[in-house]
Amino acid sequence: MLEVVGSIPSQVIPKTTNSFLAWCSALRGFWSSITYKQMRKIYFCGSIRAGRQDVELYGRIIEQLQAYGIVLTEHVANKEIELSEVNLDDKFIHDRDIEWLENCDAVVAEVTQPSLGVGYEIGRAVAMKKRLLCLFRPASGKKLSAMIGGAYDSQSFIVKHYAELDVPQILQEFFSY
Ligand SMILES: O=c1[nH]c(=O)n([C@H]2C[C@H](O)[C@@H](COP(=O)(O)O)O2)cc1CO
Repeated sequence: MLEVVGSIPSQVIPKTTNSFLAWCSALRGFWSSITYKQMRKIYFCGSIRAGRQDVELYGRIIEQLQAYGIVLTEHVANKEIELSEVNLDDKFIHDRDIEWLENCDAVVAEVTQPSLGVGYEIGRAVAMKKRLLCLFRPASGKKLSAMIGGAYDSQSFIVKHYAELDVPQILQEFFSY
């Protein structure tokens, strides 16, 4: 038989309930931020057939991007890409990449080494109304195409002239939406 010993002080119930609810809500917020981060799909673009001199840099950028979501195009940083994509025909590569592009939440392109494929991906991404970040290193001595530099709109098409040290800050700003 249960015996009620005294009554629970009234101020304890709401306080405990409130802190429990606050805790639940914080947990829900934390969980949704984690699941959103895990679910965010990022399409990274970098030169392949147009020249692989920046492949190690692509790898370091992709590593940082993985803190913000799933990178669909990790293979762009694969130094053995010729081996991994060699059995795929161009039609397969094109259709697979366009499908990834359609499904992604954001596009990050390293545009220092000019590449037809990267330019094409950027154009398609704009038509799909994707958020884009284009990264260009002026220290390369190259000149960025006006079709990329001139597409900057401060909202969905961001162009950053950067040095590698700036990447963490640039990514943090780009993904803080
Ligand atoms: O084998 C490939 N796999 C592949 O995913 N791509 C895509 C991803 C890159 O961001 C972009 C590189 O284009 P390009 O090869 O023209 O430099 O095209 C391009 C190629 C080869 O053109």
